[in-house]
Amino acid sequence: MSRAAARVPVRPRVTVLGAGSWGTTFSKVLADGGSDVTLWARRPELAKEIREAKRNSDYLPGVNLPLAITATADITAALKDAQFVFVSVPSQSLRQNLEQIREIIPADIPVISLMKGVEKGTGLRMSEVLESVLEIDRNRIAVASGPNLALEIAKEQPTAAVVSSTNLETAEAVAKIATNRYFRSFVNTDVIGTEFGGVLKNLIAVAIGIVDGVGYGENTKASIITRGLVEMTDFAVAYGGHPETLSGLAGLGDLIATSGSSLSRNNTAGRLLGQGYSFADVVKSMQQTAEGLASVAPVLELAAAKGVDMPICRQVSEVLAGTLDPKDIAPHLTTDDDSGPQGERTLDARQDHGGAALRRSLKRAFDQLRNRGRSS
Ligand SMILES: NC(=O)C1=CN([C@@H]2O[C@H](COP(=O)(O)OP(=O)(O)OC[C@H]3O[C@@H](n4cnc5c(N)ncnc54)[C@H](OP(=O)(O)O)[C@@H]3O)[C@@H](O)[C@H]2O)C=CC1
Ligand SMILES: O=C(CO)COP(=O)(O)O
Repeated sequence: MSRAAARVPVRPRVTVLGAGSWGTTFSKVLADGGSDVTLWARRPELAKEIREAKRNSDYLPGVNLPLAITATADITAALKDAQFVFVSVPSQSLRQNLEQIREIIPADIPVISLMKGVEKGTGLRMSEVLESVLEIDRNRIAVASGPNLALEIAKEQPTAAVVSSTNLETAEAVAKIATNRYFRSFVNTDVIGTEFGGVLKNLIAVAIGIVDGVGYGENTKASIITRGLVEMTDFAVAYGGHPETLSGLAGLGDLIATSGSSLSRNNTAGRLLGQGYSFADVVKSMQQTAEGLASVAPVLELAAAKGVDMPICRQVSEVLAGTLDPKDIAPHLTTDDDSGPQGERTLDARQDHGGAALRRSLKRAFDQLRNRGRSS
């Protein structure tokens, strides 16, 4: 993206697509940071409530929205004059939503994914779907991710996130408008690690929900969270992400928030499964989007393609399929006999350490220090 496009206007005009819990909360973050926000809701009655009552009682009961947010169900009007566009619809509906805006989205402005899923069938990350459907330069695209449970943020409880773009200038411009007194956006250029962190923590949070529902305690959960982080890191690194990103807000930070909170829809879905409800019943009872349920299959396909062992995600998918009794879930106990799709015997499956990726990054850091010592 050009330097001119990365400059942040004094009072930016921002459009947010998707008026669910996160799209609405993020609109508040942006408005409280000094932007004028137009929120697109697909239902006219919800747009009317947000516009006129400054409320979204379906998704954020009791929360007053800032005056700087308006809303419309007319997507063309929503996008008119936008200087930034944030997208927050369920991942599996992104492609179909983008088809209707590809001709009308203003040229040369940053487009930011707030979503945490991968597309079924293609295995694409959300930024990849944005790039391919909108046919825009990836330097215009950013993603935002972190420990961001919507309702806590809507109540202005302080937290942080990462805005990531292959172009640091884009990330910085977006982070600047996505920062206010209770929300701080950091930046990085590791889009792959940042996006996969958000996707994978959902699957680990489903696993934690399952063991919660079964009634297992803190040891089981701590083991799964710790081994889950290894699984997340090895997967992301196999696809080109940086291990450091997975130890940051978009990885460990979000894993802790999502695994520990009853506000999490993924965690809630897992808990219902652990209590014995079927996948179909859980889907029926969920009022909101639990991305992990849809992402588990594409994630396992991507893992198999790179030979990454993901015992936790595998057992989650078995519980979803009804082929594993939730009370038998103990992915951290799997032996190396069932350690991977190809039955690989890796040290990682048997030893407790930070995983292959983390070990490699420590070795790299150590080698750099040693080389520096030699040259001085
Ligand atoms: N909630 C959170 O705490 C966080 C969520 N996220 C991510 O944000 C994304 C959006 O989730 P979230 O806002 O929580 O979800 P919600 O379930 O709260 O809201 C979903 C929104 O998407 C709309 N929607 C549903 N289906 C479609 C469709 N086919 N086309 C267009 N719009 C549709 C809904 O409209 P309607 O009301 O008309 O059904 C609603 O506005 C997810 O990827 C999630 O992982 C990221 C960080 C935090
Ligand atoms: O992504 C989130 C917190 O960072 C929200 O998690 P859930 O989708 O599980 O509610």
